[in-house]
Amino acid sequence: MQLCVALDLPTKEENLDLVHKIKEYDIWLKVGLRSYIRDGEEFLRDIKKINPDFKIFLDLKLYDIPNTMADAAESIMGLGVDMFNVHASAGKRAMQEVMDRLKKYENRPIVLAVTALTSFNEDEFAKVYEASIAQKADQFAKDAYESGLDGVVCSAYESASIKNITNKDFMTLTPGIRPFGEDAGDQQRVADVAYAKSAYVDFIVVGRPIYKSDDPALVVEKILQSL
Ligand SMILES: O=c1ccn([C@@H]2O[C@H](COP(=O)(O)O)[C@@H](O)[C@H]2O)c(=O)[nH]1
Repeated sequence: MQLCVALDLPTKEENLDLVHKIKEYDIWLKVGLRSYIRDGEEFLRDIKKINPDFKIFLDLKLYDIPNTMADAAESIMGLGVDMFNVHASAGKRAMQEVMDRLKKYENRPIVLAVTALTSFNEDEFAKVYEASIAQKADQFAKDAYESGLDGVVCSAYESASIKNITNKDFMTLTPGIRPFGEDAGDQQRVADVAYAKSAYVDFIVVGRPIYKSDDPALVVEKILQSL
C-alpha cells in the first residue's frame, strides 16, 4: 500500500513548503482542483525540482462527453504525471474513448475512475444515484474495469468487494483516510490505515491530517510505519 499526500493548501508557497518538509519519503503527491487551477503545470515542475522521484496523481476527475474527455486525457499526457482520474458516471463509452486515445502512448499514466465520492453518506448518494453506495460503486468499478482502466477511487469500505468482482490487481485508491482518529471534516466514509490494509487498498490518500498538523513529516513517518 502506498501513501498519497493531498496538496490542497491555500497557496502554492504553502504547498511547496509542505513538499520540502516531506521530500525524503517514498510517497505519492496528489494535485487536485484547487492547486492545479491556481498554479497549473508550473506547480508540477516545481514539485519535481524538489524531488524528481515524487510520483504525481493529478486529481481533476474528468467528466464530460467522450471526445472532450479523451482530448483532455491526451493533454494530460503532456504534463508527465503518473496518474489521473475520470468520473465513472461519465459512462463506459467515455472511459473507453479515453483509454483508446491513450493506446498510442508507450508510458501512459495510471487511469482511475471515481465511483462514489467519500463525502457521500447513503442518503445523499441515493438522492443523486437512486442506488446504495455498495451497489453503485461495484457497478461503476465493473464499468471501469471493462473499459480498460487501471482502477478506481472509492472509500476503503468498497475496496474489497470491488477487487472481488473485478481483479485483485485492479487498483483501489481511497481518500477519506483518518490515520489516527483525526476530524473527518466533510468526509462521511472515513477509515483508518488498518482497515484500508484489510480491504486490500493500493493507495491511501491523506490531506488535512497531514497538512494541518504541526509536524507533517512526523505524521507521514508514523503513517508509513503503520503501512
Ligand atoms: O471521493 C473522493 C475523491 C477525492 N477526494 C480528494 O482526496 C482528498 C482528501 O483530503 P482530506 O483532507 O484527507 O479529506 C481531497 O483532495 C479530496 O478532493 C476525496 O476526498 N474523496
